[in-house]
Amino acid sequence: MSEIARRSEFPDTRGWIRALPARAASAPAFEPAVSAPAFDPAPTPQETFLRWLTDAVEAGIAEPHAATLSTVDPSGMPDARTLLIKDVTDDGWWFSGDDRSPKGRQLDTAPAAALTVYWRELGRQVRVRGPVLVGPLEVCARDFRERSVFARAVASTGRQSEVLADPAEYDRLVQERLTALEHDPEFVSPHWTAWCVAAGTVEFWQADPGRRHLRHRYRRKGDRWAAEELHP
Ligand SMILES: Cc1cc2nc3c(=O)[nH]c(=O)nc-3n(C[C@H](O)[C@H](O)[C@H](O)COP(=O)(O)O)c2cc1C
Repeated sequence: MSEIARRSEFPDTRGWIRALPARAASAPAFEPAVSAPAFDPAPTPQETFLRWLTDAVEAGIAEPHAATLSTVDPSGMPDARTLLIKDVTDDGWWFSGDDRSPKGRQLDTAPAAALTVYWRELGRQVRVRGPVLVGPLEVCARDFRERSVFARAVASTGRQSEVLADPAEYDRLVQERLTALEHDPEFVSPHWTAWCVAAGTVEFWQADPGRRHLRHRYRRKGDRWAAEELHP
C-alpha cells in the first residue's frame, strides 16, 4: 500500500493538497503506445467513446457512465453536476433529468453544454462539447419508465434543488407518489426530459507517465468528423 498523506501531518492545507499523489505512474499505455505519435482511433468519437467505456466496464470501474455536465445560467455563471450518461448515438451523448431543475432551466435559456468523463484508474478523460437538444417525447417517456419506482416517485415530486424546508412533508409527498404510481404504473412525468449533447468537438485524453499525454480531438465538419492531435 502506498503512503497515505494525512492532513494532520502537514503544517497547512496547501501543503497537504500539494502532497496528494497526482496521476498514478502506472497508467496503461494508449494503444498502440502512448509514445507513438500516431495511433488508430475509430472514425467517429462515438465509437472511440464506446471502446473506452468498454475498457472502463472491463476494468471494473464503478459507475463508468458517470459524467460531469457543465452548463451556464442566464447571467453567464457556470454550473456543473454529476449525472449518468444514458445513451450514445449518432446524434450524440444522452442524459436525463427534470426540466424544472436548475440544469433544465439553464439548458432552456442556454442550450449548450460540456460533458466530462474521467476514468481515473485508466488515466483517461473524455470531453464532449456542443449544443443540447431536447429528445422526442417517446425517448423522454421511455427513460422515465425505465427508472425504479422510487426514482420515478422522487422525480415526479419535482422540486429538485429547491430548499428543503420541511423534510417530513417531503417524505410524505414521496410516499404519496409511490402509492399513486402503484395504481398508475404507466404514469410519465411531463417534466422528465432526455437531452442530447450534439457534440461539435470530442477530445480523448490518455495519461502518460512521462507526461507525453496523448490528446486526440474530433471536430464535426458537416456530416463527417475531422481529427487532430493536441499539444499535451
Ligand atoms: C453518480 C450520480 C449520478 C447522478 N445521476 C443523475 C441523473 O442521471 N440525472 C439527474 O438529474 N441528476 C443526477 N444526479 C444528481 C445531480 O448531480 C444533481 O444533484 C441534480 O441533478 C440537481 O442538479 P441541478 O440543481 O444542477 O439541476 C446524479 C448524481 C450523482 C452523484
